[in-house]
Amino acid sequence: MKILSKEQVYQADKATENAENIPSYNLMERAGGYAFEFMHQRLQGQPVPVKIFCGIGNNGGDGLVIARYFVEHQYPVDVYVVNYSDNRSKDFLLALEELKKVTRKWPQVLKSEDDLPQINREDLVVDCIFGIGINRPAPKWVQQLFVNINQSGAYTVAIDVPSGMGVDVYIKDSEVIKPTIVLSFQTPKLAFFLPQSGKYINNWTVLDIGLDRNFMNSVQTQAQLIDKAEAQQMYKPRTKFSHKGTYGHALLITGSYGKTGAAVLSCKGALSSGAGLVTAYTTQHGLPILQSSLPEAMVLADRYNGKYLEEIQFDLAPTVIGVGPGLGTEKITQQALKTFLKANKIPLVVDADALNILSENQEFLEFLPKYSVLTPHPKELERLIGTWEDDFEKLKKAEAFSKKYNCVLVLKDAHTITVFDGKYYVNNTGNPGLATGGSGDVLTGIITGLMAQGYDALTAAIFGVYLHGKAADIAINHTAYEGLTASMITEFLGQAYLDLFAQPEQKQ
Ligand SMILES: NC(=O)C1=CN([C@@H]2O[C@H](COP(=O)(O)OP(=O)(O)OC[C@H]3O[C@@H](n4cnc5c(N)ncnc54)[C@H](OP(=O)(O)O)[C@@H]3O)[C@@H](O)[C@H]2O)[C@H](O)CC1
Ligand SMILES: [K+]
Repeated sequence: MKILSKEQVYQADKATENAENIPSYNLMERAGGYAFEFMHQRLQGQPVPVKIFCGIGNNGGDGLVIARYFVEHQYPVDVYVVNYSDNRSKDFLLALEELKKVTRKWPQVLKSEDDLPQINREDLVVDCIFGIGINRPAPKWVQQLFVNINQSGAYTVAIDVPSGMGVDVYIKDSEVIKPTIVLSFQTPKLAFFLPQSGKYINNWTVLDIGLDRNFMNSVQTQAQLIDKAEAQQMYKPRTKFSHKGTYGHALLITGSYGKTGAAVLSCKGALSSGAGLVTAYTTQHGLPILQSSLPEAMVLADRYNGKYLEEIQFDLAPTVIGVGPGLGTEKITQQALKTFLKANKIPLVVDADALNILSENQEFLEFLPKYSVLTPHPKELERLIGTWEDDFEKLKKAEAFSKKYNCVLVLKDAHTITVFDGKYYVNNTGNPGLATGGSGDVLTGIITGLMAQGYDALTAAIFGVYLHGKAADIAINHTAYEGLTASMITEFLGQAYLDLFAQPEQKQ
């Protein structure tokens, strides 16, 4: 699903107004109408006390349209205008006129902290204070209202965006409404998926308000959300007359004394993703461990008997190499990695300690083959690209890095974002159970295994991240987040593939 930027949403509005030859107010009517319908379907006329907080822009205007519908359907409703500015938008004023036609109970205008009403747990709060137009911290008294709403425990529906949240910029040191659900018009917003702002999002859904199809189909967005529909398109079905050679050979350079588990997990990831052959390249210590824990894998070891890899040299031609999990960052391994990288021409997936070594020796980055996949978690990313002011700057820096080194950058997080060629692919599977040791090693194995099967680097990264998260989501039907282990991700990976084409259960 496309994730439109703020500017693109405004462009979509204009395109719709032109294509349908309608005034902008009609779109506000539509948006407000759909939002009301969503709530009305669930409330079914129950006399829940509704409190609608409206700003003075178009988000506030949506709130006034919603208010009118609530009044017309005889819900007990209080409407407040949060007067953070006297610059009321044209469509806000039209919506106010329409509201006044159906009720004598005009909205109460709030101008300071003293005006803020009591909010009760039993209320339904509708947040229409700020939408995508917010560009600086709200005035302090308005932020106090956000706090009051959050502390009330009331079921809170944010219209389009939780108030206080910037959609394309991070608004620093500002309170944000933490709604029960966000009804986001036409497109989810990038901020929902970034850790600094995503922490305010419990649940969101997109309401299709019928923006112009031609515009929506042709608009090129920088970000897109990767869900089942997108993942299905990536899947390459197996053919009948295929054999293990058809699905490639994944080599995983991994492990050191005490961290052979990382080698096992990454190989398991590659095996369960469907790679034809999987070989581990590890230390002499690791060899018997790998052999006994993974009969499906082949194992090579370096010539030395050290705790860490001292040499990376092998006499085979794998399709793809995954390197990094459990390697350690010893000087001797750094040297071995440098020699290997200088000579290597085979596509790479680089993770964990291999990333740390690259961060310490940035000149090694020049040796990476084109379209290498790098899979840093936030700390590894920081070592690689330096610190950032906020999540949007992080994305910009990651984008510049990926362009400079022509690599696919997989930014692991609650919503992992794959960055390549100026585009952001935002993953929408996974759960907090994945925050456990070894889950990254499995991901490295999966992406390597997919590349072995002929998926290009970008697709392998996006699809691998999707499957990894989906396997964890399926596993969660059998255990709590706490009970999820990295091995379980590999065990449920087959089901993640099955789920791609599973039909939703028919209701009787
Ligand atoms: N296609 C759609 O999705 C549609 C969405 N609609 C709704 O419209 C809003 C966007 O409305 P907009 O009027 O552009 O913006 P807001 O309502 O979010 O904000 C209003 C103005 O507030 C000013 N502003 C911003 N930050 C602050 C602040 N901290 N303090 C005070 N004032 C602030 C800003 O104006 P300035 O000139 O002062 O910068 C904003 O313009 C969208 O979210 C949807 O809810 C349409 O109804 C239909 C189509
Ligand atoms: K809002």
